[in-house]
Amino acid sequence: MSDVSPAPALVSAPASAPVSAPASAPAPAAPWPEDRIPVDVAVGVLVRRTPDGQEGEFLLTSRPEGKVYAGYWEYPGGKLEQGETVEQALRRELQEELGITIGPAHPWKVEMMDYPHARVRLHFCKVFDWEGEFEMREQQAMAWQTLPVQVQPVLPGTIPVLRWFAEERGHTGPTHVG
Ligand SMILES: Nc1nc2c([nH]c(=O)n2[C@H]2C[C@H](O)[C@@H](COP(=O)(O)OP(=O)(O)OP(=O)(O)O)O2)c(=O)[nH]1
Repeated sequence: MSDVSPAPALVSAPASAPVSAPASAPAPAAPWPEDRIPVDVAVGVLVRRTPDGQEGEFLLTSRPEGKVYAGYWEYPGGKLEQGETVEQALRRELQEELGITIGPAHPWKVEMMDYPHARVRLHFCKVFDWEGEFEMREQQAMAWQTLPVQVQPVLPGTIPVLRWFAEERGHTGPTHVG
């Protein structure tokens, strides 16, 4: 029996790499098990401007019943569908979940999170402009917050965002209660 122990994970290869493996060769080992392949998620950080033009409150929503981490507070958004850009996915998700039409999405940070249920690559975008009345179309709750965040519990993937806000705003002390 041949030795089929996996080669070191090949994450990327130069575009010019020769393709010389015979058709019968086993498929190369995936860099991660199937359930660890990152899922891209578009996340909207809606920020209200203060009267003097500074960044003020930001919107958190609770995860609906029936989803993993139901009841945890997060930023609205969801998984990219086939062929979508982050901005397209964000526009669709916020329309579907909140009934609003967003203006430009400003890419802010990208963060990987490993959950027991999935590995996700979170594309956080700040959004300052939107149109429409907020409707909680998935029976979620919404809360405009500032630091320290008062709603709880917050999703693990939300905590780095609060730290980034703290750095930007010179906030010291806890970023959230609980
Ligand atoms: N929407 C959102 N998801 C987040 C945040 N932080 C974080 O770790 N996540 C994770 C939780 C989930 O594993 C994943 C998003 O998946 P989801 O189930 O909410 O996406 P979806 O709305 O497309 O769901 P579905 O259609 O598949 O039910 O990203 C966040 O701030 N917002």
